[in-house]
Amino acid sequence: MASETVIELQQIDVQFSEKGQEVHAVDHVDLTVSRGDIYGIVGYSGAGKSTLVRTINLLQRPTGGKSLVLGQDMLSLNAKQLRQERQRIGMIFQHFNLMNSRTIAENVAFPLKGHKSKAEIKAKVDSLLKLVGLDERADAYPAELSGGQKQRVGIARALASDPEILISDEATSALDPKTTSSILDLLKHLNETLGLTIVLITHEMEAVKQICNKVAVMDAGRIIERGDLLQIFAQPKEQLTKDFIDTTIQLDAALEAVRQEPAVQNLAPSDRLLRLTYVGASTDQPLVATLFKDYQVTANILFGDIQILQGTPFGNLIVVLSGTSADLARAFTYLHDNDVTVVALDGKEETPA
Ligand SMILES: Nc1ncnc2c1ncn2[C@@H]1O[C@H](COP(=O)(O)OP(=O)(O)OP(=O)(O)O)[C@@H](O)[C@H]1O
Repeated sequence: MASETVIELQQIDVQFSEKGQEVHAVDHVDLTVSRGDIYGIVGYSGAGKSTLVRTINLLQRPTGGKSLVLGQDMLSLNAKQLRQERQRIGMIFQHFNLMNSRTIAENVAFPLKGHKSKAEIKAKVDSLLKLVGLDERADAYPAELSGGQKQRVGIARALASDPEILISDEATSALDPKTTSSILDLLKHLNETLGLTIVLITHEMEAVKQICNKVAVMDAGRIIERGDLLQIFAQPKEQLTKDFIDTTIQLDAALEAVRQEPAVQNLAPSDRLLRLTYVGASTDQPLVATLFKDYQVTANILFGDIQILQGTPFGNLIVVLSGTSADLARAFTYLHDNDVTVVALDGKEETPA
């Protein structure tokens, strides 16, 4: 069944003019998000992520292009229609944006005012606070809550109007890793139970890895690479994408340690120091055993990291492969045929297949 498109940005362009300087914050970006996606947009600060997603609900009007959301051409709406349409698009922020002089329940109730009776509002707020695990704290004030709890309030408030889309703008950036992980789990739970489509902006690939099924990498106002999470992790093409993925593996630190090991310091001329990366099915195959059994190539594993992405293993190994050059060549073909990406770490010119 074809997936339903809920957001379609076409050739979105945003230029700012500040102190006589032109800033091209978003440069002709296309983006398609399907219902049920958790679509991660990752990039360094200033890449244009916030500006881009704010053109979805027109918090930022683009200087060019089209924003089609839930079947509406957002730029064609009048003010009243736009207010209504924005009810279908919730948003959460890095700094929570809560009203400090109001209780948690009052914060969550705020978007409902004027739309429902008092009793309906209370029932809705109770169920939202329960959904985010804060039913015990309805009468507390934001200052009494931890950062993670404040973000849960932000999420409950964003869900008050039963949106179909939630935009998360660096919502976990101010939180410690454990709290970040629990908020991401909550977003995933909402995606699964409510069918909520989520657009998640972050500078942390770790967050994308935890819950997204799609990812786009942004740099200097453009999307430089995009695709299914597994596909991007298995075969990133752009260096920036590779750098972001490596932050989730801490490969640099591993490589530095590995380079001190005797096995690496005393490499035989035909030995190869390599990084092997594989996703999914390849992991099930006893790679190392096959290399030895079928190709007489021994693999000395110096570092191994296997993570689970969307229920699928994603493995990275740093290995020394030893064998005759003919056997190594055949082994490289075998690895290539099994979708194992091989990258030379020994600086040898001859790059394996
Ligand atoms: N209202 C504005 N006026 C002028 N320039 C702006 C405005 N908003 C954003 N910019 C500029 O546009 C560029 C993209 O900013 P944007 O906030 O979208 O990036 P980002 O990837 O979301 O980064 P961050 O995580 O730091 O917000 C930056 O150079 C920024 O300084």
